[in-house]
Amino acid sequence: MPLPPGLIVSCQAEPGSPFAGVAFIQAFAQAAVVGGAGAVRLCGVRNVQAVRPLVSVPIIGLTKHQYPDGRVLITESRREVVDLVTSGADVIAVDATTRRRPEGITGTEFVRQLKQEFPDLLVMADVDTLAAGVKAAAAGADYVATTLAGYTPETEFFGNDAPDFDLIRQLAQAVTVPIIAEGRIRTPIQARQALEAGACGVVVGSAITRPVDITRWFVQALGSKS
Ligand SMILES: CC(=O)N[C@H](C=O)[C@@H](O)[C@H](O)[C@H](O)COP(=O)(O)O
Repeated sequence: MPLPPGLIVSCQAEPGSPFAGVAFIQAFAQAAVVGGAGAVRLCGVRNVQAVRPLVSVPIIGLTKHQYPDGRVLITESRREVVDLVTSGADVIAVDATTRRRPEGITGTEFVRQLKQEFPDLLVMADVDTLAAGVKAAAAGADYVATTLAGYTPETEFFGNDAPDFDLIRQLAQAVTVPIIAEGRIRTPIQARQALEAGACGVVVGSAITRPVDITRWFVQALGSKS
């Protein structure tokens, strides 16, 4: 099931969050659909399995691990891809940066291998830079998402809380596959601006499904200590 244009809600909870439980992820996903989201993005096989019977919209599935430097690695292995698909994910999100994964290949190469082995699999390439996005599209990615802009050694910026509109714009001009804007989109106006910059879909996560983060934003804005 391909992704429709428009809003995609990422329903994820970090370990230790009061919302880190399958029942909460199910509720967030159902709420997203009731609210009109066209797809949901879920982390972990258990969550995909639990949400699949409850929603008819496409599910983007992923897993999360850490690189040795502590940064996030989205969907590490072929085995995980197969498990996510078997659990009911329609699209698989993978780290498609040019970093070498623990097993030695780059994210670009991982995309290429997946598309060679599973030509019908819909792959969302989570990238950090224009170069990575162009390579991912050439490797066969079905969607290119700006998910990792700001979260890799090349792009890490401290204190910048804005979406990377420049990257959205550049990718939309450089590749023909749909661009998904993702990362730090906090308001409906920013979501609209992402579409105007050339995105076909917009993933919103924390602003909808991470109450702890949302609370912190308000606390910080008020100048109080959290
Ligand atoms: C960098 C990384 O690990 N991103 C993850 C990818 O699945 C999620 O933690 C984000 O919530 C998601 O990308 C949506 O972004 P935001 O929560 O900013 O709307």
